[in-house]
Amino acid sequence: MSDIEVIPHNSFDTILVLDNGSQYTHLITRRLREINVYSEMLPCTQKLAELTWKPKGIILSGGPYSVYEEGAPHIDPAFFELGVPILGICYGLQEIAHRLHADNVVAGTAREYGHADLKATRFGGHVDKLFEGLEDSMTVWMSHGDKLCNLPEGFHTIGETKNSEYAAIAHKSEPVYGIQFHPEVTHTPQGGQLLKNFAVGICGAQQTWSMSEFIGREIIRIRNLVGPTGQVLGAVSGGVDSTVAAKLLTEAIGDRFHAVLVDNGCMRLNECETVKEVLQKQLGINLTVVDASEEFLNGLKGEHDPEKKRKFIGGKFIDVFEAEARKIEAQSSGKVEWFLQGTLYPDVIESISFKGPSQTIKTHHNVGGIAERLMAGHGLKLIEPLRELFKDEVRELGRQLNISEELVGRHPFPGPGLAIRVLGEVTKEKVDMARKADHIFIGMIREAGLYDDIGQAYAALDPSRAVGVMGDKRVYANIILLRAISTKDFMTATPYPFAYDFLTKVATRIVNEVDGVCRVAYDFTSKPPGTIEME
Ligand SMILES: Nc1ncnc2c1ncn2[C@@H]1O[C@H](COP(=O)(O)OP(=O)(O)OP(=O)(O)O)[C@@H](O)[C@H]1O
Ligand SMILES: O=c1[nH]c(=O)c2[nH+]cn([C@@H]3O[C@H](COP(=O)(O)O)[C@@H](O)[C@H]3O)c2[nH]1
Ligand SMILES: NC(=O)CC[C@H](N)C(=O)O
Ligand SMILES: [Mg+2]
Repeated sequence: MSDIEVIPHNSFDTILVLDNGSQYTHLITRRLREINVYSEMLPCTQKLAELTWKPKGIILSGGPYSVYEEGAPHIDPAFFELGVPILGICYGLQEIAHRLHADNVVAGTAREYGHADLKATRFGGHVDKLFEGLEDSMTVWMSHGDKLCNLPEGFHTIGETKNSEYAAIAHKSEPVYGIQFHPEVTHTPQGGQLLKNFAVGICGAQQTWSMSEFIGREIIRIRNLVGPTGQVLGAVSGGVDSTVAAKLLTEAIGDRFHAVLVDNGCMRLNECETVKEVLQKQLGINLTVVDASEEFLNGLKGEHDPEKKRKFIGGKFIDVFEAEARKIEAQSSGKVEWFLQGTLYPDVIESISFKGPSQTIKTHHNVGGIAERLMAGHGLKLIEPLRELFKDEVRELGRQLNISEELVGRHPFPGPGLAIRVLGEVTKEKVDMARKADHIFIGMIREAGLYDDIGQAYAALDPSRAVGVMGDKRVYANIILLRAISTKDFMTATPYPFAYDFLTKVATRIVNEVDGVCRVAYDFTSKPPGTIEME
């Protein structure tokens, strides 16, 4: 297979989703991949002439604008001439109607958010294909203020609700469909089947997208990219994303992949030993552990500000990596030309989305731009084998690569580690306290069988001391904060509803076993307004 052939949209039938800025656009892509149809998302500003591949069909997503307002985004008309089936969802439907006549879409008198009952009408022939196999009346989920006030010329009405006369339309002779409701959300129970009807039944996309197919192709792509002698460097944390990416690189090029785990002095209890054991021994990854804990802890002395702490840690990570790149070059036969990064599709979507990147609340991810500096300083090129995948797809990929369920299901752990879980200035003693408390808390969560039910859990240290009495003696000691959250995507979260009894037992053990701690508190804050980490 050539390099071109292994790129997913060149080798799988692909449904293109054009994003008009909806909150749910990525879900359309997810739903299609779940039924083994490959799908990619691009912003609604995409020009057909600049697209290097031909989609099997096109879905126009919802969006926050009104099609008739000035500055509202409009799809490149060339997509309508391409001759492939088109499905417009909400704003997408309104866009289809509006381009045929500007009077077709108006502000509705009643906004419609939530459930609606849709009645389908059948006409015979291709217009029935969207609702094929579905009941004539179905529950759908709506979220709109505008509506179609006329049936666009050349279309049939194939579905209506009480509030939307033209809730679903189909062109009489061409494969162009529009629906006012959202099939991609779970609140539309038959939405998955409807998307399948479009992608498979109408577009004729083959359901061949699967993780094992992906692995085989990705390995070939990496080998082609790196060539027979190229060396690749990768920052590996023991977290899910970097471990899966590292295993894939190992399968592709063996020891020419050099994984580096940095001990920043703020790792969890036994973290580096465990990661070394699992990655090196069990997964056969060529791993070097660099103990830079003193450098990190010394540099953090006297620093109280969360963002300055993050910036320092990010910068230090890069220094360690640059030094490591030089060492590898001195030892190995070739120049290090590539850098592995575990970027996921949500990061890609965020950077290309029509909504634009979201505001920076914290300096996150990929530890302060390691890749950027290595690319600029050393001329390294990026390899991002996971950039087409969602987190649960990465987990599935991990399973197929024989990575243990325990590792694949791990809670995320931030690059700066315990340094952002010790409030204010970081010292070794404080990190030790947070680390011990965290070990007890996570251990008890596991024993209680709650680990997989929780999105992320940890113990943090608040060094503003409180008074306590222990063994009849007055103590003046630190406070441990416990945090555990439920979340789907880590963008929003709610505190995990532990039983009172469980928290009491955790508190007792922590106060008894962690020197320097006399109180334990549980954080009940949701995100927003809180964040998941303390700093
Ligand atoms: N201690 C570390 N040593 C080397 N690289 C690290 C370390 N911590 C973080 N990184 C790098 O920063 C990246 C971003 O970290 P992030 O926590 O988002 O991902 P992850 O650790 O791979 O997965 P997870 O989200 O499950 O923790 C990692 O993929 C890894 O490349
Ligand atoms: O690699 C990382 N480097 C960081 O600096 C960082 N800060 C937060 N996180 C993780 O991101 C998710 C959301 O965290 P917040 O609600 O605190 O922003 C949670 O999963 C956090 O653990 C980080 N990951
Ligand atoms: N969810 C949507 O796509 C909404 C489209 C448009 N903004 C409306 O209110 O009707
Ligand atoms: Mg991590």
